[in-house]
Amino acid sequence: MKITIIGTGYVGLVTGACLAELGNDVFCLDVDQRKIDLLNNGGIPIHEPGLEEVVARNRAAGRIQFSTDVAASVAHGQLQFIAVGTPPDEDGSADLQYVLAAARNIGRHMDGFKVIVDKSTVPVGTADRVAAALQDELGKRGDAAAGSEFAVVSNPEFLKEGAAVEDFMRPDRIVIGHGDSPAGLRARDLMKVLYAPFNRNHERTYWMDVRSAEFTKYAANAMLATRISFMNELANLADRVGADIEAVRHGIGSDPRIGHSFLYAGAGYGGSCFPKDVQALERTARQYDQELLILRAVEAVNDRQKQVLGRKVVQRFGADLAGKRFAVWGLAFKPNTDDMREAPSRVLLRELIERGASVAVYDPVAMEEARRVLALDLAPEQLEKIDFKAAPMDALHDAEALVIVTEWKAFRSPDFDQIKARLKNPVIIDGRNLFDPAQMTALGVEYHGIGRSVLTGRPGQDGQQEAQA
Ligand SMILES: NC(=O)C1=CN([C@@H]2O[C@H](COP(=O)(O)OP(=O)(O)OC[C@H]3O[C@@H](n4cnc5c(N)ncnc54)[C@H](O)[C@@H]3O)[C@@H](O)[C@H]2O)C=CC1
Ligand SMILES: O=C(O)[C@H]1O[C@H](OP(=O)(O)OP(=O)(O)OC[C@H]2O[C@@H](n3ccc(=O)[nH]c3=O)[C@H](O)[C@@H]2O)[C@H](O)[C@@H](O)[C@@H]1O
Repeated sequence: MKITIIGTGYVGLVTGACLAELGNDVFCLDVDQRKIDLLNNGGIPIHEPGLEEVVARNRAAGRIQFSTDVAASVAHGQLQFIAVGTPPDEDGSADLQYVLAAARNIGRHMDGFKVIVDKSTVPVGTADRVAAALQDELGKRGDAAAGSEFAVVSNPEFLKEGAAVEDFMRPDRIVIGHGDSPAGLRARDLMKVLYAPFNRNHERTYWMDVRSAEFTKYAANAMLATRISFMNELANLADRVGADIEAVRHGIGSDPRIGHSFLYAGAGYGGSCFPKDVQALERTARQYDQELLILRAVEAVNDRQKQVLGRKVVQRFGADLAGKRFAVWGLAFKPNTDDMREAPSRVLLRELIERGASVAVYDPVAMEEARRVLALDLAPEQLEKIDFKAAPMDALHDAEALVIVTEWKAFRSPDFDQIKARLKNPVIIDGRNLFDPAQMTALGVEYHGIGRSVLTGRPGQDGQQEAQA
């Protein structure tokens, strides 16, 4: 099938590359000329395992092209995927300007039946706004194409960064919302053909109305964020009451009604989606005079949890960190990505530096992106306090403690003797519970995890209450 993808970011590029891999003829459009030039020169703008190979293979086979030519992009695909960003507006609602701009471009240039596929995460009701914007542009045209038919379907994306290609190629489910007008049913049939290679009998495709599909995406992210904040809140209590949150996680996860996934306590959730989508759903509810109390708490708990590592540093080393140096491993919001959006590391670094400390940092792939975003977060003299190191062990010299923010695989089995030898004190503050506290104690490491202080003989010493006192 001939497919156009509007917006060649994480979702657009992965969608385009994976659909090309299945034999489709894909046209990827973006407004960012640098991104398109990079892709046309064989580069990849994001770090995503496996993506480079898929893009290269399909470019060589002539199944994927990259361009900023809007008219050509509209002419190319009968299916027009909208995969542009939907960042939070000032009030937390999803900013739809890019989505609606894409819709207007289609209306300006289309000639014949088109299916507009909303893949961006958009609030309930957006498909109607996309249709209205497109219709408005069609209405301004004096040519024969002004009467062209179209349908808008909702096909939200559930991929995770760091596993995006795998998630796209082997989806748990495909959600498609469509209308029941003749154009809507025609669109449904085209989507059926498109997704057949992923599940021949459509056993994993959930067909529904458009609004339910739009809602499903927010409901999924809100549920996952809720699980994380719930576990983080319990982890802080576990520290106080002398229980081990990891044992609790296994204990509850074995109940199939709860399940093991997404129950890891940590340094708070980050990334481009959970924070903005939780906010946007709350905002939608407010527009309908409803308050989503649970989600408000999920957000508040997460904001507080992002400060947990800073609190643990302060508990151990005092509020005044002037002249002290700390090592930080992991900057990206999660492993296998260079994405720094809403990363907990940004909150930690700001706190350490504002308290007078200097920091040596290391991340396997996010260093360049970290330099870029930290230059926006911090004043130039604050940025100077951050030393970007080429290897994890290089960050440890003269540091009071090692703080781990992201659970990269490369951090899971480090040489603890080397860590101890390089650090000023053998202290590890672990925001992702990578290590066994008993083993750390046996190795002579003073270990602070999340919700596990009972195992290091320091129950009650890591909770938020004491830090606030
Ligand atoms: N990043 C992720 O893991 C996931 C993101 N989503 C959703 O997908 C959407 C896209 O997210 P990302 O891919 O992360 O965003 P992104 O910021 O990486 O990419 C968006 C791209 O759209 C381009 N763009 C903006 N306006 C345009 C226009 N009028 N025409 C053509 N291109 C235009 C931008 O230049 C940018 O390259 C968002 O709604 C997000 O919530 C959904 C699932 C996963
Ligand atoms: O809508 C989106 O953009 C995507 O958002 C998330 O994907 P992503 O943000 O890439 O990453 P996750 O693996 O979900 O992790 C998000 C954050 O939660 C944290 N997390 C995750 C799991 C857990 O148990 N505990 C925990 O703290 C991670 O460290 C990370 O900061 C969802 O998992 C995807 O299904 C969804 O498509």
